[in-house]
Amino acid sequence: MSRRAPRASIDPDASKSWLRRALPLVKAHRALLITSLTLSFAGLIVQVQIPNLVRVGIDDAVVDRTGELSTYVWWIVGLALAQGFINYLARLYLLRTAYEMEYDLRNIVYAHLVRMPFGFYDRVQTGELMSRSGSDIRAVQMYLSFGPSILVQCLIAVVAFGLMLSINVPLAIVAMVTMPIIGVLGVSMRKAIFPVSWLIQARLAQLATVVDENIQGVRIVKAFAAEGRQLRSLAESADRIRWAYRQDARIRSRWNPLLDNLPRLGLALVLLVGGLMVIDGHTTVGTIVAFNSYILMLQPPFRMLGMMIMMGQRASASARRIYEILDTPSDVVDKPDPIAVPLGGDLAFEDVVFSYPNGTLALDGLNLHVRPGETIAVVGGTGSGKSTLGRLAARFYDVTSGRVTIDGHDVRDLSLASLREQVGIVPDEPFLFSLSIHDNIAYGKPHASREDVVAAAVAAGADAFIRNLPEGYDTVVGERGYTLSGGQRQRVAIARALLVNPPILVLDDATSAIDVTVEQMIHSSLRDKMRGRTTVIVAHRLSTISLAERVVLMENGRVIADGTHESLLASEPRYAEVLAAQVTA
Ligand SMILES: Nc1ncnc2c1ncn2[C@@H]1O[C@H](COP(=O)(O)OP(=O)(O)OP(=O)(O)O)[C@@H](O)[C@H]1O
Repeated sequence: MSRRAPRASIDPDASKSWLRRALPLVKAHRALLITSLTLSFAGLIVQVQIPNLVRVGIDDAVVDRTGELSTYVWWIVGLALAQGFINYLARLYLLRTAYEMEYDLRNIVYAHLVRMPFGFYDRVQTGELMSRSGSDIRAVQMYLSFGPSILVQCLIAVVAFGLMLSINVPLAIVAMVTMPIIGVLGVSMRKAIFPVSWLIQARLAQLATVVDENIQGVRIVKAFAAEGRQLRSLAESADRIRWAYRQDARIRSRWNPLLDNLPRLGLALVLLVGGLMVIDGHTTVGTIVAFNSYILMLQPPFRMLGMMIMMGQRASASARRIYEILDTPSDVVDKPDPIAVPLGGDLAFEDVVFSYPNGTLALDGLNLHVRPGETIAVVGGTGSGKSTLGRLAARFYDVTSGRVTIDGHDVRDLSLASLREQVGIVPDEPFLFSLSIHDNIAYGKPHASREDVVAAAVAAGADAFIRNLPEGYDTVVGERGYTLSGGQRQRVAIARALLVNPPILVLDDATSAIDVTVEQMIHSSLRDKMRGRTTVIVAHRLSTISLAERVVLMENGRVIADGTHESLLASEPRYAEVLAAQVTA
């Protein structure tokens, strides 16, 4: 099935109620929803006819012997079949509506998430995001699609009541007397349960976080032999859930017997009043049987009223959390008429001051000019701002003041897509997807041919090890590429950046896990493959630094010295200090 774009969006007006903001979503699927509601109403209309037919059947064919019993039986069988078929269709359409809405909502949230800048991801926790895009979306979808269906079922109570009134007014009132009580009790039970079920959800989410961390960090847990400690924290989380579940069970076992037995009270009342009326000749036996069926048929909708209120409360809380994401604007966006031109690779930082969203000052008056085709090494103590420099070149963040330019264009004037295509960044801990090596390398250029992928791998020094893998380029790497070594992952990441062939390449300690000879091979093939590429290498190793034509020394978010390795070594004592402190051979 082909992928479709979401049909609706959430109303951006934050002053509206959550339900009104979600209305476009419901409207976009109204045809499906109305079809399902109409079908379910039709099914219920057929359903309410059955007890009436039973009544007439008993009175005519069994008591008075004036009618043919089999005729009524066949009619009832026919109606039951028809109702079954209509209900099947109604359910089908209702579920389709639900999933279509969920699809749209998921896409809306996801589309917003991918547009969010890096600063947003620095702030939020991934576990929280996962929960929002999972259970919250589902809670909203459930209410929007199943809510109207429950309302229709309640509406049928009115129809059934009308039908009962047309048969026997006093008995209809007796039969309905317990229904409002069921409704009120159902609502009260849900109100009592709601805080507990909310607690259960929250504690399940906490448990999921503990489990997730244990699995993600399993290598560290094992390395520190901390399994026992982790198991204890898991048991504590599980214990808190057990407590909440026990409260839930206590409330349910208190309310459910009451709710289950009330209809029986209704049956007894109908038998008493109806029985007396039959004896007095005011009604028929068939009427008692029919009214019994009505009582049993009508109690689920009344019980569901409580469920609907609870679903509404949950959906409202979930919607608020989803809107919180959707209402967070992305500050790193394209200008109205962004420039998208091929870039030459002249990269300049002019008086750049930059603080991360949490307030950490990372660059403090950075001035640096990298000429097209030049290869520079950026060296400096930890936290001196080396990685930040690359992030600003690709506009992962916007500068606080000053400007970053490429070929004289402020990066904020360039289109983000074209900028990111032309500034390739390879981080030191690359992320690989659980796809084949081919697809990982071709991530930035999905339609690249195998030859191009292989050429990029060769340039990144990755071809030989890839060919030795069981299925070569088609080998699927495990989650995050953990089936590969650190150096192999780095080489795949370099190949991924090279395939896009960006005029500016930032290698952020990207060869730290690759051995020196392979690293030299990679750099010489990089030099051969594309002359004129501007390359910024954040380096900690002398071998890496020596590959650059020029070395830039950073301290406290500024360039404090600039020159060749030899000249800096001779003239800048702080360079020698940094090298001595952190640089390895
Ligand atoms: N995402 C972030 N959010 C907040 N502060 C950050 C973030 N990333 C880096 N910083 C801070 O910004 C400063 C510069 O960090 P940066 O990563 O650029 O340093 P670096 O020179 O690359 O360090 P290292 O050599 O240790 O990787 C540091 O003080 C760091 O703590």
